[in-house]
Amino acid sequence: SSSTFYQKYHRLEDIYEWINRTTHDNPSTVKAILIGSSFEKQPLLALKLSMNDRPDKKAMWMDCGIHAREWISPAFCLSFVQHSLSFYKQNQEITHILDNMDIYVLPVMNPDGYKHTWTENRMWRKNRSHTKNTNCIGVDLNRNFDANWCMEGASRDPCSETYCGRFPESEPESKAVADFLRLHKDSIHLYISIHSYSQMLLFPYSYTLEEAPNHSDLLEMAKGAADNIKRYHRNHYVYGAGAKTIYLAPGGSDDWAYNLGIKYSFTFELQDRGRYGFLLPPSHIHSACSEALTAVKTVALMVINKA
Ligand SMILES: NCCCCC[C@@H](C[SeH])C(=O)O
Ligand SMILES: [Zn+2]
Ligand SMILES: [Zn+2]
Repeated sequence: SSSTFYQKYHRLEDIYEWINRTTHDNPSTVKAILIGSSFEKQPLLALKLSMNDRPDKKAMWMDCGIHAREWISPAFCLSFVQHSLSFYKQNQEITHILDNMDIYVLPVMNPDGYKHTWTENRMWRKNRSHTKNTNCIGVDLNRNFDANWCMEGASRDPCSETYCGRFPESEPESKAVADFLRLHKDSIHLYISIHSYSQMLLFPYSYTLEEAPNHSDLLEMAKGAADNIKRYHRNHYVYGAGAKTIYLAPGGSDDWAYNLGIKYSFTFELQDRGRYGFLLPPSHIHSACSEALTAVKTVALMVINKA
């Protein structure tokens, strides 16, 4: 849209206002779904984009803001929704995707942590839950899913940035997402989790160096996305299975979604490669979101053509 709204980062209240405005302005195509609430009782609101009521349509899920300090992630979810709504029937690829797939977008999966980065600590990563008999706060939601939970690459120390929690899905935020994906696992064929930074397109597994059964499919899709980012944006994204490409990371949402049966599952690490890191300036939002959009469209089109 012409407004500068999508070239800025927004505080939590403004994102909730945007969710209300977007659903209100698009009553027949956008629905807000309350999938749960955070530790501090903030609503976990996912948007459902559905352009037609074609029966047995596939769906994709995209979550942003699982890690609080990765501000470019929620910024991308907002710009992705805006772009999809305004280019439906204008852009052939967006139209093809939305004609064939419903899209669930969770703009801020960790609202308590996101709010904390605006008010107290810009570099906060985890959620804000309290663990008894420790004064350290927060669980790494991307180590809290039931996928090789709390093995190598996570920590049982509540003060660690990769604290796995007391048990799998101990956190209301990861439980809410897992419940929703379990409920819709037969229709959701593509899972994407948006993070920053390091410009990587990652896929299962991250909890083991073993190759996923459809590794060649996932590699082809990630390569296609990285090639398109290079071709259209002249920027370089690394791609590959998580464990080998970034680090061992158990309890991740993408690995869990994959094992649930969502065979096309990705984690995208957006800009940059470390110059600004989590503090990516607002002037970089447009290019970071354009590159991420290219990657999402590439893999979504491939899923539609495969199944
Ligand atoms: N599911 C693990 C995917 C690879 C690691 C992703 C990064 C994003 Se900040 C992490 O959770 O440490
Ligand atoms: Zn992250
Ligand atoms: Zn990251």
